[in-house]
Amino acid sequence: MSRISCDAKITFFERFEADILSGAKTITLRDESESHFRVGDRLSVSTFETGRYFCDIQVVRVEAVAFEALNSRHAEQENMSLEQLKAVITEIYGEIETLYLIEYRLL
Ligand SMILES: CC(=O)Nc1ccn([C@@H]2O[C@H](CO)[C@@H](O)[C@H]2O)c(=O)n1
Repeated sequence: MSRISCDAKITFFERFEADILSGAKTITLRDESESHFRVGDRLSVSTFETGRYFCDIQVVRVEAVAFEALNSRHAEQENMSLEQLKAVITEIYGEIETLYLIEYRLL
């Protein structure tokens, strides 16, 4: 647990926990319902499946990105290939035009 309290919470699918904790995954791409995070926000992170807390992160960048504009740099920051990343997003959100990139650092 961080010594400084968090502003809010965010969840991730359990299968990404190891990549987040190792620093291999440094961004997440969300839909409009999760576009409200602001640079500097400290977020308590737990699993979507069971709500188990696993770390705190701090938001370092938030920006809109079109699905069509996703590139290999985004994929690298997700620790995936671009094909995998697009498939994951489509699996989670269906057809989506605008995503919100949230870059974070581990606290
Ligand atoms: C659990 C929950 O509420 N929602 C989401 C939504 C997205 N993601 C991850 O963000 C990236 C692009 O969408 C990929 O790595 C996704 O798996 C996630 O882990 N959890």
